[in-house]
Amino acid sequence: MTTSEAVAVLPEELDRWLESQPWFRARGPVTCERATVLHHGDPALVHLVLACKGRRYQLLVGVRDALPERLEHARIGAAGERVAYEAVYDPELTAVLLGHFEDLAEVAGLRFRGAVPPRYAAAPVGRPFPGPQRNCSIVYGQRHVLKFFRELTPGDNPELVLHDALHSVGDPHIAAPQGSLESELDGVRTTFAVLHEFVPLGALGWPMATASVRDFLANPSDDPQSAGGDFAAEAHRLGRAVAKVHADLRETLGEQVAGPGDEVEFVAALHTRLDAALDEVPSLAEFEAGIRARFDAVLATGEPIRLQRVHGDLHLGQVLRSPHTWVLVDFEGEPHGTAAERSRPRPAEHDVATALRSLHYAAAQLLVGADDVAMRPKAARWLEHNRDAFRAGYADVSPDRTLGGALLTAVELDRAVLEVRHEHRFRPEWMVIPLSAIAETVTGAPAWPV
Ligand SMILES: Nc1ncnc2c1ncn2[C@@H]1O[C@H](COP(=O)(O)OP(=O)(O)O)[C@@H](O)[C@H]1O
Ligand SMILES: O=P(O)(O)O[C@H]1O[C@H](CO)[C@@H](O[C@H]2O[C@H](CO)[C@@H](O)[C@H](O)[C@H]2O)[C@H](O)[C@H]1O
Repeated sequence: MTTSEAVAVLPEELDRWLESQPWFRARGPVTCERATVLHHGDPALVHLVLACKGRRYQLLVGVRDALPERLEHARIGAAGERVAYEAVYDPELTAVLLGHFEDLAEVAGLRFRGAVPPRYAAAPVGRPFPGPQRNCSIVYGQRHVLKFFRELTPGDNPELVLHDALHSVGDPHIAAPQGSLESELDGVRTTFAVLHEFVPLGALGWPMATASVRDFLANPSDDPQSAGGDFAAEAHRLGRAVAKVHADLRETLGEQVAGPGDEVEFVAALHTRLDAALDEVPSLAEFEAGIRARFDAVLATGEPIRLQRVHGDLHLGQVLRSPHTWVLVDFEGEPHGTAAERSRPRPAEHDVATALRSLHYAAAQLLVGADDVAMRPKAARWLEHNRDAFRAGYADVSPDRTLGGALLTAVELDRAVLEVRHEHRFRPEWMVIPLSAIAETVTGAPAWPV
């Protein structure tokens, strides 16, 4: 198959198929910027770079003479006489991708880099990760996770940069990087995919924390420590893990103290994000003055802000508890930000704030729609207990870093404002969770649901 034949495999139905995909956020005519045949034959594998309204996406397309029943759900459309479908569902083609990493292949400027450890048994079968995700990850047995970024932005992806930096000093709280797929986009070296070691037997922080809340609410005791599923020891370990990752990021990628002008800019950015949220969510307006006052309080302290690379979107759905330790995944940074924003140094408080906000979500989510008011003070106690544990864990590793004060309050509010926008768009029934946290911070009074 030649490249021009590969472009011709673009099925007429592609536009309609793309519009039905939750990750495809552009609307308009789609053009194919690049088509690369990664494997010839039946099935064939074609890598596409698609452009739509200034955004770029990549897509792995399988092409077969006839689509077997087991791949019918992945059908994109007819490609001439053949059928095009999403290749990640086809183990024959995911094996081709892993093979390219093993061979360190380079195909028409697509470079498969890294060091995949030698196989000691039969090749692991690659299947798409089943859970909800923004990108597209292929899991190879219990050995590798290959994550293709759906949307492409020119440059090295923070996921690659931060993993490499942390791995270089042996940080134990990441999945070891094993490779990456890179190529040029707009003349700039760009990360298309990352390959990591699979973390076996990992449990996500979110179901662990929410199970603990459920356990405590069902328990007659008012003491979160006496409930069977107390999460505080894990929250403490998680705090330690985050502090270690931060310390390693400072060691490898540095830290800078923001100058007075930078601080003004930092606070101005918080206000700008609030402006955007107010335009979208009118119910935020009653808290506007209180939020802005908390933002401005950062400048009033006169204390310098220390900036470093951080995870950027650290919540309980981004941390895996392996049998050994907590592992942080998905270092792409804040999902709503531009490429430049996602790579920008931030205060370490940013990750602390998002993790603390996530504990609030865990405590509050069972109260949404529940009439039992007796649960509210209990959920609040669980939250306080676990927030304290997280912060104590962080302070154990980084005793010189005081967590708290005006900066932490401001970034927690900033995250809650972002969450309000996110819930307004995707889960309106949960908007009350970040709104209650904002209300409590600006009024000082306990707010519903916690
Ligand atoms: N190295 C890994 N080992 C095991 N599971 C992983 C690994 N990396 C990610 N996962 C799982 O895959 C899910 C999605 O990964 P993530 O990097 O957050 O993808 P996305 O950017 O698409 O959201 C995670 O929530 C986690 O459950
Ligand atoms: O995981 P993503 O990078 O896609 O992040 C987005 O979606 C998250 C999940 O909806 C969202 O996180 C919010 O909900 C979580 C519970 O589902 C909670 O633990 C987080 O604290 C809360 O922010 C995240 O905000 C959004 O950017």
